[in-house]
Amino acid sequence: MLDLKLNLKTPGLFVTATDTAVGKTIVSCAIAHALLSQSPQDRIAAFKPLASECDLIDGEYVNPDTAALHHFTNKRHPLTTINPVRFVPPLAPGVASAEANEPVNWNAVRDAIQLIDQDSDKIIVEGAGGLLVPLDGENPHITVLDLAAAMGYPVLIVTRATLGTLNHTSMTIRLLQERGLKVAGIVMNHYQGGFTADDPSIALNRAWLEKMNGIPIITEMPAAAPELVTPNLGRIDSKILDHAASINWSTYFAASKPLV
Ligand SMILES: Nc1ncnc2c1ncn2[C@@H]1O[C@H](COP(=O)(O)OP(=O)(O)OP(=O)(O)O)[C@@H](O)[C@H]1O
Ligand SMILES: C[C@H](N)[C@H](N)CCCCCC(=O)O
Ligand SMILES: [Mg+2]
Repeated sequence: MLDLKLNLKTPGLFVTATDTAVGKTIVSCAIAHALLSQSPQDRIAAFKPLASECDLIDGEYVNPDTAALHHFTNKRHPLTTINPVRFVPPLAPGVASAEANEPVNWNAVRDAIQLIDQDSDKIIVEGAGGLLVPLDGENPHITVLDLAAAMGYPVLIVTRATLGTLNHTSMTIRLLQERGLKVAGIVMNHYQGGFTADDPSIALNRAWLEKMNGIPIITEMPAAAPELVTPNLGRIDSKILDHAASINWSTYFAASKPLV
């Protein structure tokens, strides 16, 4: 159980995925970009409560997801507000926290989101990996699912389009529903990690996911060439950004209803 004692007023959307490297950051950045192009006066914010994996840039440890979210929200908040807790190695945050013998500073998480809540119109929250990723080295039972429940926003699931997604996506939906969280919908990401295999399931998975779970597939995100996608440097191929801009994302945001 994770009680952050939050009482947030700004509508938000929590972005999770069926696994790490499925496309949460790309999709979160594309949503921010779309919202800003649809309503330029809106104050769009991003929040990456816990991050692991940092690059050493000019003597500072920078998490690439945080840098990406910073770029695509017009640098409205400093990196340390967007991401209050970070670890250097590419591990689950809880594992990194244990390895570094460094407990997670949940007060810093609460303070940062409360600050963002004060001066934003919409907040996009990116989790870490999938829902059962451990977050705190001192308590291996605290997961991303607990964080999503403590924040209380609807949850958007980024899934792979390939073989294996029926099981992973349905398990993710089941966990959210059992916890009483609202599932906003699914984004199927057609990126296949740089290689393409003959996969007859790709053409069938969307219909099956809908039949199995009754949750809408909001969209299917096209794959772009890897060299055209470096979100931490503020670049995402227009193929992805234009596609995302055709969707009315604001309907998927809702007020926070923490479950703790
Ligand atoms: N549609 C796409 N077209 C091209 N490249 C993509 C696409 N989607 C994702 N990628 C690339 O795949 C990799 C993983 O995507 P991303 O970083 O968004 O995943 P993630 O779910 O946020 O991972 P993490 O759990 O580490 O936060 C990145 O290198 C990203 O640029
Ligand atoms: C390091 C990486 N970029 C992610 N943010 C953390 C992913 C943790 C996944 C752990 C797991 O599911 O085994
Ligand atoms: Mg990410």
